[in-house]
Amino acid sequence: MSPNGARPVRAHASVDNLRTYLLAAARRDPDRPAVIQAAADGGLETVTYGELERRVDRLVDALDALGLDVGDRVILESDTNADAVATLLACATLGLPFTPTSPEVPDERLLTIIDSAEPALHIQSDHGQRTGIPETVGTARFGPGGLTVERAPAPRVRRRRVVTPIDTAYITFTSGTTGRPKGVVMSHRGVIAFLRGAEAARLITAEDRVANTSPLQFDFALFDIGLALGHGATLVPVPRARLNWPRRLLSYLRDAGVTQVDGVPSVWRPVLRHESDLLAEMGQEGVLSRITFSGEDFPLDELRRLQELLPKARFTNGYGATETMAASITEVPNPLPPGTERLSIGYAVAGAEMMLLGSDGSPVDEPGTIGEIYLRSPSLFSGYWRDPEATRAVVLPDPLHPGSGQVVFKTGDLAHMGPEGELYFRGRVDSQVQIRGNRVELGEVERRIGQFAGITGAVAMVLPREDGDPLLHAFVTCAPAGPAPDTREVLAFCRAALPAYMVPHGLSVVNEFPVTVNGKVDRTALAAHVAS
Ligand SMILES: Nc1ncnc2c1ncn2[C@@H]1O[C@H](COS(=O)(=O)NC(=O)C[C@H](N)c2ccccc2)[C@@H](O)[C@H]1O
Repeated sequence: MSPNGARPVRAHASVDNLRTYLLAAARRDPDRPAVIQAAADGGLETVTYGELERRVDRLVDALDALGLDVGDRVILESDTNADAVATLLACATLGLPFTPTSPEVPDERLLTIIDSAEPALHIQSDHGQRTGIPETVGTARFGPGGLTVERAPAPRVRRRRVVTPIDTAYITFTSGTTGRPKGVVMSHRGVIAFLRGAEAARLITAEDRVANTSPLQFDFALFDIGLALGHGATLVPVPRARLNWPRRLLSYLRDAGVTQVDGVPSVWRPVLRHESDLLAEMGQEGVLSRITFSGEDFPLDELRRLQELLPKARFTNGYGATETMAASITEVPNPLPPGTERLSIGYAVAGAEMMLLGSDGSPVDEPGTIGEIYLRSPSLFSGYWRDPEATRAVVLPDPLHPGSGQVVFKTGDLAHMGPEGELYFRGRVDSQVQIRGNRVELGEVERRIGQFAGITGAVAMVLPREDGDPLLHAFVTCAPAGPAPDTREVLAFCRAALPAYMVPHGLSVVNEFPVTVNGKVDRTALAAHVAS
């Protein structure tokens, strides 16, 4: 026990720790709502900051009794809700890195993650369905009643007692472009540095109710939890099932008094397609005051339609990679000025800096010239879990002062600079395609196709071919009413405005774009669509 005999001090209040930062509001005003969520009876329930902290400390006692050491990993499998948040905060209190995952993640992917992370414990909610957790891993469940241990983790020596800011808060496994997922190791200091930087963007106040629509393993969800709780505001987790039922989604947002909705662009597609009137009605009520999106470009025609329905709302474009939690938070004008070709990703959040480097490694200062974004950031990840080689490939000596020991993050994203130095996203380095020796920007092809009457969305891709040039193919979604567009007319429409090498070879109409578990357009699934 610590000198004064109280609970062993794991993370001193003066140092950065996810629990200390996210429960600060419990000190100030424990009766404020921390989470408003769907209740078992179909209604809504509120968990105050005081109640949340009580649940956290009960979980801390139960986890502490298992004898785990600082640094021992915990897989936390759950939808986002108050008990999941309490569990991740309990892990943070004890210095147990949590790997968030969600019930939709397929078994074999979870086993790959377990194989890599070698966790001490897998925790799911009382009603979690996951089975088949390897014997080497302890298993437990959490719920309003606290923690139930099913299989105790293997005993171990506890060498650490104090959790430091550079200890790992979480390891989130990204679906790396190559098959093997990479574990992004984020320290308490890194996460909190980004959340503090985001505070300067003044996205929310303590009165806001922030709807989270991302699954727990996507750090957009962790950002929402951090943003809401860090400001003493209220987190409103949206049940996954409601995301596919636009009317139920909107009624949930309205009943919970949500003022800000955070989500990837695809979250809005079903609403725009089927419930635009109801959304317009809510737009007039003026409660929905901000839409924050991230993850990929928001197709401009969809964004414009959303803005027409929500004329009073502010729109925010959050850009960045899990390896630095994110990089920039940029206000999007509502309405978008006519003729806007691309959304700005602005400037890095307070405390960070984005710069462009040419392929020869020299800084790009010329507005309009494309370069790769390199990021200086205090929220840089600690590295890829047990993968120093992959880490070295993206954490590089500061190109301007290599001898300083400072490092920058190589994002793999391209951008050009506007007149005031603000950046505009221009795609991924590895998604640059060459057709007959010409660089093709897929976004440009998609934008042109999206302007064709009746087409509501377009995704352009290069389909590999054994022999000869890769083929540029476009997938489109169409307005529910009205005839499917004639392929020849669409391609002629492209030919009228694009160089020949940027005109798709073929066009496929799909009902909707397939998305990954994180809600981004799943281009692999689309390509398979054509192969089938
Ligand atoms: N606003 C964008 N426009 C356009 N391309 C984008 C954008 N946000 C990401 N991306 C792309 O997605 C990549 C990062 O993917 S990721 O590691 O899964 N992370 C995310 O998508 C979310 C990100 N960590 C985040 C979390 C919380 C707030 C803001 C951003 C970036 O390198 C970009 O290529």
